[in-house]
Amino acid sequence: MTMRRAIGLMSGTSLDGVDVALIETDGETVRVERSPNGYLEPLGPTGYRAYSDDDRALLRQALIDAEAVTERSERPGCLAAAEELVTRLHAEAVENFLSENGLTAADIDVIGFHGQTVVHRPDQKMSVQIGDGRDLSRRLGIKVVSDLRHADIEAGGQGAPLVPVFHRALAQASGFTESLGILNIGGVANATLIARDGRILAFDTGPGNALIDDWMRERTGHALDDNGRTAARGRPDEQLLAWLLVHPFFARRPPKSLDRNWFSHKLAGQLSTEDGAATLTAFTARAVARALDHASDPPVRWIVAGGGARNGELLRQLNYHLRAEITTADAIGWSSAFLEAQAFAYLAVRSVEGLPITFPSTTGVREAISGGVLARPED
Ligand SMILES: Nc1ncnc2c1ncn2[C@@H]1O[C@H](COP(=O)(O)OP(=O)(O)OP(=O)(O)O)[C@@H](O)[C@H]1O
Ligand SMILES: CC(=O)N[C@H]1[C@@H]2OC[C@@H](O2)[C@@H](O)[C@@H]1O[C@H](C)C(=O)O
Repeated sequence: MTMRRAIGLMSGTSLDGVDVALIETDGETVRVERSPNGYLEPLGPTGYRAYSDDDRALLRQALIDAEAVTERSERPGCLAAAEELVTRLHAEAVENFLSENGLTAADIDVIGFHGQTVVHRPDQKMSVQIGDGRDLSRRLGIKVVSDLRHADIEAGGQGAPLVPVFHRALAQASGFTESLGILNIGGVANATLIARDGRILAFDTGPGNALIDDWMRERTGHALDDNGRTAARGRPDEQLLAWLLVHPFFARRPPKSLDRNWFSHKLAGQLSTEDGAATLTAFTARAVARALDHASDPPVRWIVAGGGARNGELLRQLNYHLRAEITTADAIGWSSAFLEAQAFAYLAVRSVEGLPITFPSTTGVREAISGGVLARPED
């Protein structure tokens, strides 16, 4: 199969900005290069377009207004305006990325466009990512694959997580042979478990950084708990933690996925800022540890990616609870920050090639299926 140059675009549940990454892939293998520390990493530049406070405020409102959505094409309240913003900012992000890297539209075969999740209710067969793939394709003059969760949801899957097939490709390219866990800690956290026989099991483990961010914003006005410093000064409320962890989500057998809004930082209610941060950080770590309940071949090594990999206190707790070697993605030459954007580039090429992107063991879909909607500039 032909190697293609693909750009992936991700705007995650943390609402921080648009991640951009270029990779070369034929939809099976990913072109990699050897990093200075000896590991193999995907080849290709990355870029980022941060949201302004006003952008973020509109997106936050969109999450609230989206609660009224009963049919996936509906755009109540500010959703239409938010969708226009998402498309425009992604177009700007790609334009800047191309010019920063001396590339033109003609250099890119396809873009994988995740959009912004505003509704995720797999039980109601609904997952909505705002962002108009056709408009993005016209603006940029590049083919765009969007709506990558819909086919899976329609076929009875969870519609998430989508990145495991990319995790597996990277693990293979990097030559890992032992049982491996790949943990992405974004707003929500998701894990891909790769057994020694190559079988994968993937699911959302629970909250990632979202509750910690919301807590910090409310208590201190800061967007995040930098390196987990506030949490490190507090003491987790064990009683509250025990109560949080009896939520049926954690006992449910995977595959399973979580909506950002299923848990709230308000659960930490009356605690001090430090103890609340410590409790919510411990909640994320112990929810991840529950993943081991479902592992047939428990990972001997975990690779941690996503913004949570920059939270030292969270990593310390994961180290304690997972009882395995914990490495950040950056430490092995993968990109903690851009792994998801790279994954959407990979998924776009798989979609164009008609290759499956979701599997019974990653989303619970009955059989492996492809997905995504292709838009061409001339459409
Ligand atoms: N220095 C840091 N210290 C602590 N936490 C950090 C730091 N840097 C980033 N984070 C956390 O990482 C988050 C961003 O992570 P990331 O970009 O992986 O999320 P996302 O892609 O939006 O989410 P998702 O994977 O759920 O779609 C921030 O909101 C913050 O909570
Ligand atoms: C519905 C939705 O957008 N889910 C996100 C979210 O953020 C992390 C986790 O929850 C994961 O399931 C998913 O994103 C990644 C990219 C995925 O689908 O693999």
